[in-house]
Amino acid sequence: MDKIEIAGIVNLFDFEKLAVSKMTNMAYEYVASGAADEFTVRWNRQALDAIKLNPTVLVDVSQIDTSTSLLGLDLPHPILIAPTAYHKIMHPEGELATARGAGAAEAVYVVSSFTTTSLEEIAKVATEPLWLQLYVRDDRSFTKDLVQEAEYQGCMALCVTVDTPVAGARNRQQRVNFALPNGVHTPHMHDAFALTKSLTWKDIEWLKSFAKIPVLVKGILNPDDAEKAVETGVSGIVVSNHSGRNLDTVPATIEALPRIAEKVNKRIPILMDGGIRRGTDVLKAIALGANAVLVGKPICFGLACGGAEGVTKVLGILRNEFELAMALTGKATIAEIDSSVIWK
Ligand SMILES: Cc1cc2nc3c(=O)[nH]c(=O)nc-3n(C[C@H](O)[C@H](O)[C@H](O)COP(=O)(O)O)c2cc1C
Ligand SMILES: O=C(O)C(=O)c1ccccc1
Repeated sequence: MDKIEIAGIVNLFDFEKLAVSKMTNMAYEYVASGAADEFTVRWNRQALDAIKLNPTVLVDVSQIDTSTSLLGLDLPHPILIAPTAYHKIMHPEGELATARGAGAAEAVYVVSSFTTTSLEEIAKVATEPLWLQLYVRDDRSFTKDLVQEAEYQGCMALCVTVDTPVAGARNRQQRVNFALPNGVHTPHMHDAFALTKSLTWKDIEWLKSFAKIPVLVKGILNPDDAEKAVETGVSGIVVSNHSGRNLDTVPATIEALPRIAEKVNKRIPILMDGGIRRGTDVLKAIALGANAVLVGKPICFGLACGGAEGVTKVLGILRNEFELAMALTGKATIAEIDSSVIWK
């Protein structure tokens, strides 16, 4: 039954439609919802849709090359799996299925601190690089231990999430009384409410002082913060509004991206997430200054619809659409994608 339904899926939006019937209402509401009135959730998509493309014709696109390098990694394509919590509420195989799906799709998987499977188990099945998304806790020694465990398990980078000193006003989660079902645990976090509210740039320096792997900060929207990130010596930033789950009415990430890219001026890599659903969205993000993008919700829905196979299919469709978008705009390599591809 699953297989037949998955086979009928042709784009990332289809996954959400199918996932509604596959997930518990509580899990669906957790994944699909944003904060407050969900303006930012909608703006992420609307802003991408509103950007028009400016194709160049009569370019040899017989060889499309989506490969890129990022923080010392050679990636066959610039699409990463964004960190999302609690995969066992979406599919019984949880993060193991996500890691297997990422492996088959040749994608970096950024594991959430709120993984419901241990890093050790995930690392055993992963065949592509894992990064760890880090939520810093009040207990800094707990955080240090987690970083060292991530390094021990072979994680290749840390994404420190900096846009969540508190979670947003998540009304839809409140309405369903969101809670983890019995038997689902977060082995590296224990308590969702022990996140620290006192995180500052000093803590980023502290993390950098002992981390043996690159440290990125995730959740930058303000160009001045991007400048501070560069000054602090982080290895990269993730332009993100947490998919509109924290502060509602912040701008779409694709709107914030060009100013941040201008400020950063290629000194460090820029990743971006928020509403990436089409190959043309990947192209637009790269054209406006991103080195790579991440996808969050579609991975959750793919996981819910078809486990590892669903995750692979989400990434495969997006990668294929990106190749089509490159060919149809006359860009054969990532390096050629610049703002000339945007209709002004
Ligand atoms: C269900 C869900 C759980 C998430 N959990 C985390 C998390 O644990 N840590 C984190 O840094 N970001 C988390 N995020 C944010 C994502 O990493 C990412 O920024 C966002 O989902 C990307 O936008 P998209 O879902 O529109 O692709 C979560 C997002 C969703 C949808
Ligand atoms: O749901 C989220 O977006 C998220 O980042 C989070 C925050 C606290 C606990 C688990 C996930």
